[in-house]
Formats: sequence, C-alpha cells, structure tokens
Amino acid sequence: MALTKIGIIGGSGLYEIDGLQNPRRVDVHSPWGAPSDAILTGQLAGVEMAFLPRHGRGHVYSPGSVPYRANIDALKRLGVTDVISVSACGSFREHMTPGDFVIVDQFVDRTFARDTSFFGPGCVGHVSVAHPTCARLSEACETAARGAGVTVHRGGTYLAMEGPQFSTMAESRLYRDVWGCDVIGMTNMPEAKLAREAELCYASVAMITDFDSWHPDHGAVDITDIIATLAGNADKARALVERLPDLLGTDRASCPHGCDRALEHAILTAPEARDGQLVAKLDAVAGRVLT
Ligand SMILES: CSC[C@H]1O[C@H](OP(=O)(O)O)[C@H](O)[C@@H]1O
Ligand SMILES: Nc1ncnc2[nH]cnc12
Repeated sequence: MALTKIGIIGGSGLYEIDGLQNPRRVDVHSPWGAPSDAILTGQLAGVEMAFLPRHGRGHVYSPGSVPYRANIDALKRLGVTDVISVSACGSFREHMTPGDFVIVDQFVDRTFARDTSFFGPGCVGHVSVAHPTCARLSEACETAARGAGVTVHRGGTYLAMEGPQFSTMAESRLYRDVWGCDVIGMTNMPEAKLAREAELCYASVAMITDFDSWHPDHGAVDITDIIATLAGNADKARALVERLPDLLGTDRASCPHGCDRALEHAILTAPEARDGQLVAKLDAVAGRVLT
C-alpha cells in the first residue's frame, strides 16, 4: 500500500495555501525544464501535501507559457499520487454562476501551441484519455467542496482555449450552443493529458468567475469582474483543500479506475529502438514501465 501525497496545482488567484505542518519550499529539478515555481511541501492532518502555483508566485507564466510538462514531472518526482487542479473559469450555463465550483469530468481541447506529451520520437506512447479525470478523486473534491459550504456542480465539460485573449462572442456561443461545453478556461489542457501519461490521478475543480461572452445580460467578459471574484473563490478553494486529507486518508490503494496503471500497455517503441536520451528523461513519469 502506497502513501497518499496530495498535489494541488493552484490557478489564477490561488498562489499560496496555509496551515501545512513542516512547510518547506523545494526547488525540483526536472529534465523537462523548470517548474512554474518552487513546490511548497508539508503535511495536513498527517497527509503529505505539495502545492504548486501554476502561473508562479506573482503570476509570471501566461496560459500558453506554463511549463506543464515540468510541473507534472516535478510533482511525480516528489511522490505525488493525486493531483487536484484548481482553476478560474467562465461559465456557459445560467445555473453555474460566479462563486460556484464545477467538478469537471470532460474536456474539449482547443489549445494548439503547447507541448502536449512526454512521449515522442524514440519512445512513442499512447494513453487513453476517454475519461480524463479520476472519479474517485473527483468524488472527494465534491464532498470537500460541499463540506466547505460551496455550491458545487458535479460533472461538466471544460473547453480549454489557447488564449491569452478571451473568446469572441461567436466562439463563446459555438462552445456553448453547438458543442455543449459548460465552462471555459485556458490551462487544464495539456495538464490533464500529461497527468494521465504520468499515471497520476487528476481531478479538476473549476471556480467560476464570469459568464464569458455569450450571456445577453452580462455582456463581454471583463477582467476586473474576474479579479473581484477571484479572492473569494480562492478562500473557498483553501477550505476545500483543508478537507481533502481526511477524505483521502494516509494509505492509498491502487486507483479503482486505473489512473495509476495508464502506461501498462501504452509504449509501442521496441526496447532496442528506443532513444536513450528520451528514456532517461522519462525516469519519473514512465520509469515503472521502462526499466
Ligand atoms: C484570470 S483570467 C484568465 C486566466 O485564469 C485562468 O487561469 P487558471 O486556469 O490557471 O486558473 C484561465 O485559464 C486563464 O489563464
Ligand atoms: N471566460 C473565461 N475564458 C477563459 N478563461 C477564463 N478564466 C476565467 N474566466 C475565463
């Protein structure tokens, strides 16, 4: 039985968490580059925790320049077993209002200028992302959010856009009316795909800040409105995080949905045809199946 280590990736507005015992900032060296920031580690109610602000402290990285591969590799390297992504997002649904949280379970990936995989020439791997989030971890996030008094919606499709500009009204209506998406953000892809490649359970907590640009009564998305909602959302996210250790426990059985075995039959490149340099970089992410 492994030990639980909860990794929190904090999005816009969530740059710190508090209350950790033995807090330490760790600079993790990853072969995939420098992570967004030092990773804050410690324990909460006896459970190991790691916190990484996605955009870095001071919000340095734009959604397209976040070092997603380094971030996921660094969390894996630290022994994280469960990743909870916390993100600001716009809503496409009347009943999902600013201040509500959505436990995302599907994505439409419209990003196009990011490194989307740890695998490549010399080590080709294909994982399934049909179910890109972990139902067990999502359940814990829903329970934690309800316990924290947050209005929470279980299940929703997140449109991941490239950004950094917000959508046009035509795009907003397309994503909502034609594609059936529920929320929109700029960061959960390729993060969720990379977490699956790294055999990490991944859940996404989307914190609504606005109605994007489709809503006749709300007009265009406005960054000042978003910023006004972010601080309250971040306090709720901290209250959610505080409840996770009790829900997940210290001992961790293997994932009932197979997230931690995603690479079992994923690598197609024959051992003798593999690129040694790439295989070396994959030590943390895929060492379990490559050695
Ligand atoms: C704050 S406005 C747009 C910005 O907020 C979201 O960031 P994150 O997903 O890291 O919370 C969105 O994706 C954009 O990056
Ligand atoms: N409307 C929106 N579109 C994309 N990312 C967002 N983050 C917060 N609100 C957003």
